[in-house]
Amino acid sequence: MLQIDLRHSFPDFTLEAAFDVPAGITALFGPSGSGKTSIVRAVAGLLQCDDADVRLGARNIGRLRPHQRKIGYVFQDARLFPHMTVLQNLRYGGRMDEDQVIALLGLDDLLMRRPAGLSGGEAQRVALGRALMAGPDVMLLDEPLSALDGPRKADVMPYLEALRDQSAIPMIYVSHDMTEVARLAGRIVVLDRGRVVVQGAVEDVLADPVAVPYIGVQDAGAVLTGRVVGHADDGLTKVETGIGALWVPGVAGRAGGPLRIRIPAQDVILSRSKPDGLSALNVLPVTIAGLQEGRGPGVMVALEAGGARLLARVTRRSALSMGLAVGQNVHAILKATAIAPQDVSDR
Ligand SMILES: Nc1ncnc2c1ncn2[C@@H]1O[C@H](COP(=O)(O)OP(=O)(O)OP(=O)(O)O)[C@@H](O)[C@H]1O
Repeated sequence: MLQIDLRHSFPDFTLEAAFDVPAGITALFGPSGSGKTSIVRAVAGLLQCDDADVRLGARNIGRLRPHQRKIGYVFQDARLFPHMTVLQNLRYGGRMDEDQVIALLGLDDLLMRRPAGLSGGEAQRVALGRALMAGPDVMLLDEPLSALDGPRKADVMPYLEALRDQSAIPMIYVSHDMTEVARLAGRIVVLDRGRVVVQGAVEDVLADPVAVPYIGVQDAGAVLTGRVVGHADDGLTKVETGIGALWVPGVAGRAGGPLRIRIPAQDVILSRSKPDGLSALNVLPVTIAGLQEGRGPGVMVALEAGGARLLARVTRRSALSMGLAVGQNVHAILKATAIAPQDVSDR
């Protein structure tokens, strides 16, 4: 467990942030200039804070020099040495678990190549491998996918999921992209103007209407976890989640296996009565657990069933005309085709 407590004043900005990073991925999320990179640099020892308490177990590493901290740092760009092969780049990082790192990141076929011949996604996998070869106690991933286009991101994502699932070290993952956060992170720390405004398990924070103003209405949406029931011949997959059975598009996951699905709040429609003759396949009976008005015309509605939560974004006008209130039973409606493939993960 990494425990972070930082205070630092720049001329026009004050950072004051405390949060814990257990084993697994903790996302740092927040608008531009909220202090994400400053935190990562402080943990790495590249920013000397006015006050830094960075505990790794019983050790306070907050005053150590960067190279004494055993931290792996991966940036937006891979920063590989161009004159070295992939294998030489990896070995520059260290010699820890070479075969394991190569297998984990699928680097076998790339070892004799030079960085100039790699795709952006391959280069980032090598950068991750190089950081891991040093046997770090902590990994800092500062927007490692943000320079990649959609298909390249999708290529690298399974390797990050494998790293998360097979490694027991705490990892801080900076991202602006809620799809990445929902797929990869177990915990999320939301920053605003240098302070932590919300933190907790991803499932809890993303389903909490109070967090929406900080996350942004476009990015708001709950994460559901479930088990694959089976795949239908027409290309749909049935998933049993706490909130009910859902149909999702594509042949996602394996029967009996886990599935994690992000459901953007703006894709969920509400109905007071059970709709009839509707094309949408997913109609879930739920109870309204909370209502949160935004600054604009929208209302965020927290929905609950079977211990799981969903968020729906409706207009204030609809909320008023439907008489929506906490405790009311309604139906949440979700088109199967509204669930984007990148929002579904089988881990
Ligand atoms: N060396 C510095 N000197 C003065 N101000 C700084 C310095 N480094 C960062 N800041 C200020 O601290 C604030 C937070 O910057 P930081 O880069 O940590 O934010 P961020 O959340 O990572 O932003 P982005 O998402 O755009 O990368 C900004 O207002 C920035 O101007």
